Amino acid sequence: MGALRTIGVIGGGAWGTALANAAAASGKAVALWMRDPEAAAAAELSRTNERYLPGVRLLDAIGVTSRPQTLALAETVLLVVPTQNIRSALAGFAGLLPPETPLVLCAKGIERGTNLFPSEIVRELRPEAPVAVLSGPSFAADVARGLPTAVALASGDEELARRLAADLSGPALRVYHGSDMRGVEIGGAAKNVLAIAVGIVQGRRLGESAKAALTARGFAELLRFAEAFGGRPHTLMGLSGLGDLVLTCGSAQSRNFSLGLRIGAGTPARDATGGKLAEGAFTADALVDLARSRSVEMPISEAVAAVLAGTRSVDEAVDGLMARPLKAE
Ligand SMILES: NC(=O)c1ccc[n+]([C@@H]2O[C@H](COP(=O)([O-])OP(=O)(O)OC[C@H]3O[C@@H](n4cnc5c(N)ncnc54)[C@H](O)[C@@H]3O)[C@@H](O)[C@H]2O)c1
Ligand SMILES: O=P(O)(O)OC[C@H](O)CO
Repeated sequence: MGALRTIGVIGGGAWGTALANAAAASGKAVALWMRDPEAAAAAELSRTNERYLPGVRLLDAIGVTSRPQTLALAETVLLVVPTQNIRSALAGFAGLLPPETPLVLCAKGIERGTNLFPSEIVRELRPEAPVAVLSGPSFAADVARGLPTAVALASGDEELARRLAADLSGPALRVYHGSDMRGVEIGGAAKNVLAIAVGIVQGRRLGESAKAALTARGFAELLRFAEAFGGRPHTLMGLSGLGDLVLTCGSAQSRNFSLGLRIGAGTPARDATGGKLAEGAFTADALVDLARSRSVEMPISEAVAAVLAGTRSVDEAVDGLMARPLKAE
């Protein structure tokens, strides 16, 4: 197969819109699908997505649509809806996407109830589709504006990963390829939970030293989890693991970190999202559940899950972490 001609994007939120702009900047024709016909028509006309990505102009090569059929001819489809909505979003495309169309999964999370990663959900729904995952340190607003960014793309089919990475790379987006899909998915899902923890520490004004300690110990639990669930340490040291952890734990631009900030400052967890998606809040329970199932110690993620559920106060969570037995590093 030669260079890609058309990219389809399922999901017109912040990340879908940003990736549509990045693909257009790399010379592709892009069909950006939004489920809401009015929002799609407004975006097509105004060339903006004011609700999810205000102030960013959609590049000319993007056509915005609410007709799923428009994506039937796309050579590659990026799936860019939150993890909890992957099933319902794909249901709208049943029978429309050819079985051989590669799907690039761009969500970072674990499905509640099933404890499945995005690639496992999609395997259930479209077992025949070639699948890759894309993740790494990348704020939608940065990517949409063409600021320099690097991400990882992995597929069990390494040749497919290599081709998609080349096709999706552009003037400001470098896409590194690999074959460790599970490692990339683990990094993206876990860093959101850990960023909530670091946000809480900042919101509680516990100091910069505590933030660094929590980020580093969070990375240690991420590595333990990856080892138990088939992710390669090398992957977790890269963009989709350490890279994204550092970005998300260090910036109020992150919705997960900001959720933690508000909780740390005293807002009850249920009121603290600010109306924005924070994938870590949905993933925390599933991550902890999976970790327990293989006896992986994840005290920071456990603490986040308990604070979100309201079963532990922030102070109890901090005290609990500080009182853990001392051990070798
Ligand atoms: N925003 C970022 O900077 C960023 C960067 C990298 C990865 N991500 C990941 O991308 C995923 C999506 O995040 P986002 O920032 O675009 O979220 P968002 O809240 O900005 O947008 C979510 C979009 O998904 C759509 N959607 C929800 N349920 C749907 C359904 N059932 N069918 C069709 N569409 C549906 C919504 O209408 C909305 O357009 C998340 O997993 C997030 O972690 C986001
Ligand atoms: O705003 P967040 O916390 O969802 O983070 C966005 C991206 O995942 C950062 O890489």
